[in-house]
Amino acid sequence: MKIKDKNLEELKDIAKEIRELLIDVVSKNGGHLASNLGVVELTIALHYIFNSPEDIMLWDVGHQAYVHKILTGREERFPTIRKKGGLTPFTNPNESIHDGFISGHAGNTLSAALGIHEAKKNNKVIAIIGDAALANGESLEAINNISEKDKNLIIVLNDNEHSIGENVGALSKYMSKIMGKKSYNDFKNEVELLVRKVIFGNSVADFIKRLEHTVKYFFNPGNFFEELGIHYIGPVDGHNLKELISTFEDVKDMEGPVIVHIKTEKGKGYKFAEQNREKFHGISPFDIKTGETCKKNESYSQLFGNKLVELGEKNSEIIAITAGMIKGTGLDKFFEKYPKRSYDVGIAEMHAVTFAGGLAIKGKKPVVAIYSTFLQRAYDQLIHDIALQNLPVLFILDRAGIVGEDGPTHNGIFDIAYLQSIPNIRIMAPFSKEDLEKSLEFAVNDKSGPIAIRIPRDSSFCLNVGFEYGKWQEIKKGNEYLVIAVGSMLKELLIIEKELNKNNVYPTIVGVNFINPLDEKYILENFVKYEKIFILEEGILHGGFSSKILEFLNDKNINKIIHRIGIEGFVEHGKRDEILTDLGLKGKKLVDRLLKK
Ligand SMILES: Cc1ncc(C[n+]2csc(CCOP(=O)(O)OP(=O)(O)O)c2C)c(N)n1
Ligand SMILES: CC(=O)[C@@H](O)[C@H](O)COP(=O)(O)O
Ligand SMILES: [Mg+2]
Repeated sequence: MKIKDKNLEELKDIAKEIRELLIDVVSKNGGHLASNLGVVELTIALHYIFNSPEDIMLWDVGHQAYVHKILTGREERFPTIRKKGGLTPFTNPNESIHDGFISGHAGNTLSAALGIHEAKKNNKVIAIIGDAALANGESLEAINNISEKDKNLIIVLNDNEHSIGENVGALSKYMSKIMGKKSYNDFKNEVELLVRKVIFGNSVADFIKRLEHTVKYFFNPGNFFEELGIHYIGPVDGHNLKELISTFEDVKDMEGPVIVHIKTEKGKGYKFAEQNREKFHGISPFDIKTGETCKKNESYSQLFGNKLVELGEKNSEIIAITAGMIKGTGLDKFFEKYPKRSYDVGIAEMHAVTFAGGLAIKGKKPVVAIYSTFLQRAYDQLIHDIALQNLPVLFILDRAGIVGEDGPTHNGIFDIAYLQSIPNIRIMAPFSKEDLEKSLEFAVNDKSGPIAIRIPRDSSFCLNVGFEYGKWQEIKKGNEYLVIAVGSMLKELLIIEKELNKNNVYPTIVGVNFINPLDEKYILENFVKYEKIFILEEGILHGGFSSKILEFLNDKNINKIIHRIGIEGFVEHGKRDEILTDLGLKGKKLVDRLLKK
């Protein structure tokens, strides 16, 4: 879509058209709707004033960059967004020269913007960041650095007073306070009026006095940033194209780092998204007329949340912690029922982990529910603050494995590899609804050290077999083949079992919940009996579960070939089932892999 030669009325029409396109495509593909509806005018104004790609734009998280994609030559492909082989869900320089940097995880943009600016001093760098992502630790580290230098960097703060749900924290409260103050454009108008009065006869002294007062009032709102050496401009109405354009026109040639505070409404222009911003932050396909999505079976996240509510009743030491993902992790019911034992720390995974350490060292039982991919942010805290002191914190690693449409930034495929090398952390991967419930019962009452429980982005499946600490479960006794399935992979294996039988293969099937500690007894007693051994895991193979078994066999001098089926390299976006199938972890491809060897 071309916008440079348009007048204001035409730009307003384009905004309307883009909103319709966003609603239409997201209703079919699912995606991040509310944030995008909120930045339609903002993105148009940015592209109207600045010249991408010479002026380099970076979008924090990138979930709100759909409009940017539409305005930078990707309009035709926009209906493919989040689909396998289609446009990616966030920004990616491999997709377009208009995407300044990879995004997906909150808080990397300001650091990347500063780096890009240092490398390309003649280009303008514009970093667009949300109010919740601004409070992320990495963002604040970057601000600290940016403000020290005289950088010609433009930070656009898109303040909709929401994270996925309500925003939390002191910075958010501060921003809300200044948002109520007189707007940047009111200030401009006031100055204009004063100048006119001087011209038409008021005394210069009076003019200067009043100007000083106005300027003070104007700068006060953003005092925090001003004190840090970053010019503050705002607040600006993020849905008023005229105001936005005139503001960016002013900002374009300003010297030094500047933060432009834009006030937007998440979900703007679609009734259901305005009424329920959280639901429409990231939504599965929905009916445009009613705003309803189709009902799905209970997810593992919901199951975890429900079980924790029950366990919280019996054990008052349980404390729930999330880093900005109350609903996604299934903790909403616990938060509702036990508000005093619930903490949403914002997008602050590092803090969440060490905060839990503090609680645990004084006898509480913190349950920290974070998506597997986001826990990567807190690796040092896991080692230094938790494992080294062997603190009994329970980590719920949600979205462990393939997440689907959110793609490579969000797949939780590294956790087994990154956790199992850390001493003291036990890792579990429940394989069914019942197994997850029993795992939680065990883990919340365990006081001996940290435990991480992996749960997949999937609806739960029922299988009630035994549960014993450290023990793998033999689900079926067969002959010749031994197939060991970790967590989520057991369901996939049981689904295709009949196909194997049709080919005269009757494997012994083992469900692995306990990744660490290994069930050494089972390995030592059984591996030698089988001609073929397969291990299935929904995680990276290098350094993963099967690697650990190979090390164990090596150390015990057992010479066995193990066929390892898992993930290699980064995995692109698409439906979870499609991706698992492509990877040979599901369906016919899995059958083929098990029969081929
Ligand atoms: C490190 C990290 N933690 C959590 C998330 C999940 N997440 C994605 S968007 C979001 C809220 C972002 O809010 P804000 O920055 O204000 O942008 P808005 O959606 O309101 O435009 C969260 C918590 C993430 N992407 N990265
Ligand atoms: C952009 C982001 O990081 C989140 O909005 C994420 O997409 C949520 O994923 P789920 O939809 O799996 O909760
Ligand atoms: Mg926000």
